Amino acid sequence: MEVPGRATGAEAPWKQLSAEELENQYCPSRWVIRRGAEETLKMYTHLGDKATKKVRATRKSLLHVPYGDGEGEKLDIYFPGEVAAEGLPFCLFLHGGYWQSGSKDMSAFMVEPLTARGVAVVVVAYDIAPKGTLDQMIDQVTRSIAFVQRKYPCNEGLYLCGHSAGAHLAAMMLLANWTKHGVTPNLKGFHGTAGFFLVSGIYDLEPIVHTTQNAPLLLTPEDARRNSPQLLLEAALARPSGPACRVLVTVGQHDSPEFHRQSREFFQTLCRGGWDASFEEIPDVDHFEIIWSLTQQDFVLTQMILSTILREL
Ligand SMILES: N[C@@H](CC(=O)c1ccccc1NC=O)C(=O)O
Repeated sequence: MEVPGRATGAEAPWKQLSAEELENQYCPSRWVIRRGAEETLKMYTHLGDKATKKVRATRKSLLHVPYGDGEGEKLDIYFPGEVAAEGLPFCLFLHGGYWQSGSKDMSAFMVEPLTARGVAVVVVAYDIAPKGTLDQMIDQVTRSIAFVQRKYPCNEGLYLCGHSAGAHLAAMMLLANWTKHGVTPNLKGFHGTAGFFLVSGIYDLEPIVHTTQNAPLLLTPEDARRNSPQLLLEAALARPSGPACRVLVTVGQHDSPEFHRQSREFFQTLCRGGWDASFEEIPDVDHFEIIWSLTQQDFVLTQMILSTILREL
């Protein structure tokens, strides 16, 4: 199938935007529709806190489990039943916040509906900026996945879900070199049982370098290129790819046009690379509602995630 995309070498569309418009496009809270920007950000924190407190009180969990020696290298594991069983599908969640805000302690959004259907959920912490650099965050996420695979070798598949900056970190895992970690996570779908859920993500970091979001990140254009899954996947197209697993790329209807463009282009590049990718624009939600609605069993994205995981068992 011929997948349309931008011709290689054509100028990236964001380069035609004014500094002010670029800032606007990459500030998700400016695109919310049902409430003000500040109220939305407050509500996001509040709902994340509330969901996390609730599942910590009601679900069997292992909290603050170290996956490395660093102070920030911890993860929380939530189980469907009474015991810390291991023959389960595990969904790892990477929170957003432009690599400079958010934490695992306010990000257990999807835990209740997934554990209710027999899926274990792991919420991963990583060192946000300015403490961590992007390269360190990517290394931490890689090690957290290797850790879960090692701890639960009989898992029924590892699924990776990330939101916004977390979707970027998740997408980088499509390109991870697992051999140096001494373990192959069940992400590659040995049994056809694994996949990626990328929610309102950023896949080309170069535009970020030119916005105020870069102040704590201090990304150079070279850092941005080295850590952009969009560019890395385009470069990998020339090489034979390994076994491809499923990747669901989603964006909220009310995400900014640049977020839409990034998701669509990443999806197209995945298709060209032979990945089993699909693209869904989730109706009637903004950048924040798309993730806090995952607390609801009947939300369309919760249903897509559950049906992907459960259908393949
Ligand atoms: N300062 C940003 C916040 C933001 O981008 C954000 C906040 C929470 C979760 C994800 C976010 N975006 C990407 O990682 C804004 O005002 O939209």
